[in-house]
Amino acid sequence: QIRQNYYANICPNVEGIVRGVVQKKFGETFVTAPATLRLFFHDCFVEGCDASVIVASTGSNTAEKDHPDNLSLAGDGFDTVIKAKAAVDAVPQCRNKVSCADILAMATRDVIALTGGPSYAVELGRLDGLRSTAASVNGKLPQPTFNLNQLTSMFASHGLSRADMIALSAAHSLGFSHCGKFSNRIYSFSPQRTVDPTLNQTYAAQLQGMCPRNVDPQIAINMDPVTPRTFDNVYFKNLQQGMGLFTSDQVLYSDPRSRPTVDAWARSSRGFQRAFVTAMTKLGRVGVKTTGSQGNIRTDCGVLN
Ligand code: HEM
Ligand SMILES: [Ca+2]
Repeated sequence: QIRQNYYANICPNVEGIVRGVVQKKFGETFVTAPATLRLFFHDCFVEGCDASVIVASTGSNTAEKDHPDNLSLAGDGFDTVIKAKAAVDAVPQCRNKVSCADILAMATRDVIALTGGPSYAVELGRLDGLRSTAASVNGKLPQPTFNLNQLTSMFASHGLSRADMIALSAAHSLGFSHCGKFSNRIYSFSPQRTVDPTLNQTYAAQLQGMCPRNVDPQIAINMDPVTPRTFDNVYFKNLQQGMGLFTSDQVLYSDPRSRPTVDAWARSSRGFQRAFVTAMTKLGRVGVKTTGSQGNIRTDCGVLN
């Protein structure tokens, strides 16, 4: 079981050290924020929050990060963890005492605060996982085409409620998506209609402008067209306007079972923030390893000990 202030006697200033690194990196590049937040999510949903996603492939093992669903994880998230680990390990008392999984959890908390989201006390005491395979990612991450039942059941498999899932989806208030992730909604929705009818038609035309057919697959656009650099409840206001980028975003408003929650959080930023902190805390507990046989503290976050 993980808890707040876990490192109080082991490495008392660990949270300050991590925050310093994250702040500096965020000052250099904004992508630090969405990249780190998404990395944490993809870590926790595969083998639990154990930094398995950070491990690099070797000659004999294709790691999680090289699974197709992880190839679009931005490098700045990995870099944030590697740099924070180096800063922590530069303090003799802390050297090899703080797990990569905990560093990622702290850095995630910090990027949320830096972009205007709520700050919260983060639970710590995770160990780093002992394996990382691309095969273990199969079927574990949500797809942008998912409907409400698919989303709800995947999050439920990790003990997260539908409300938690809706709150966490607001992470799409920050960051970028490649055009291919939603092109079906603007060009080939169904044999009868090219454009998804739940999509705001003005927004659909803008998306077609930014993502023409046969666009360079490298092109990425803001997921929140209104406040792309602020972690806020505008995500839910956008859904009310038909401006959710993925099917999995817009369905939260289209489906009558989740719409009341979207409406409530579009109205109340405080209500959303409270729910988000609850959900992030639950996400951070998913599949955690805390006893020696389950994991260890990696000396290099990208390499299994
Ligand atoms: C609910 C189901 C979810 C689906 C289907 C989904 C899917 C996606 C997809 C397809 C992208 C675009 C990737 C790209 O083209 O580069 C993306 C980006 C992102 N996702 Fe999610 N996601 C979900 C939930 C979450 C959650 C729970 C979080 C975090 C708590 C999250 C955080 C992010 C962030 C921050 C980005 C932007 C990354 C960047 O700019 O580098 N997502 N997501
Ligand atoms: Ca993991």
